[in-house]
Amino acid sequence: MQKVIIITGASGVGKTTVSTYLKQQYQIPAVVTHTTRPKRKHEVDGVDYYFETPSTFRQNEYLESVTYSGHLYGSSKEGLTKAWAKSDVVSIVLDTKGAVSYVQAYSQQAMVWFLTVDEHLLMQRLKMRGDTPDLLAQRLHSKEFRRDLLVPQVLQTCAHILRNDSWPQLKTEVDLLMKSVK
Ligand SMILES: Nc1nc2c(ncn2[C@@H]2O[C@H](COP(=O)(O)OP(=O)(O)O)[C@@H](O)[C@H]2O)c(=O)[nH]1
Ligand SMILES: Nc1ncnc2c1ncn2[C@@H]1O[C@H](COP(=O)(O)OP(=O)(O)O)[C@@H](O)[C@H]1O
Repeated sequence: MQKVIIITGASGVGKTTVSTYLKQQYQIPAVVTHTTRPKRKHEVDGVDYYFETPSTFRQNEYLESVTYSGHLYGSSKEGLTKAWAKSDVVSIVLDTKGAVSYVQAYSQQAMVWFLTVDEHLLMQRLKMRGDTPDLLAQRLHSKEFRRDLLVPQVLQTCAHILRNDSWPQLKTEVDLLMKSVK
């Protein structure tokens, strides 16, 4: 059966790190989603995201889309189909609102991994990642960031909670979960 691992949680908890690890270690492709937020230095259009303007963003059809910290994000059915064409197991990185929509749409095929990290470490990592101070402040003050620090009620029974206080700890948990996936 085709499956999708939904990686969710607040900004900076390590969602992209896990998605990259799944690709490198388990050949699990990530669904590429769309956003209007500015590209970070190391990011590549079409790989990390499809970077859009507000007007090009509106031209696509989305399974679900959200506003997060003032920018638009959306995942298309086409993106998921493209990833499933490469592998029966794929991953997608979503905010918790998108994770809820995805679970509702793909209940039998979806697995939810909710990442969490000590808040002090989280602040350090966000500062180190190199977002501009303005962008970082906007992110930290957004209601979406605060919301995504906690597992949404409807995901509490199905989400696997993964702590990312250290990489060895998280890697162990991911490797264990992968035994039940493949
Ligand atoms: N619902 C939804 N959330 C998305 C989508 N693409 C990315 N996100 C989420 O949007 C939030 C902001 O992403 P980003 O700007 O890359 O910041 P980061 O989480 O700090 O790396 C994160 O929670 C992402 O998981 C999408 O297509 N739909
Ligand atoms: N276990 C860890 N130890 C140290 N740094 C980490 C760890 N996990 C992630 N990071 C770093 O923290 C930052 C945020 O991680 P990232 O995967 O981009 O989070 P997200 O995608 O959830 O916003 C990145 O610079 C990443 O390299």
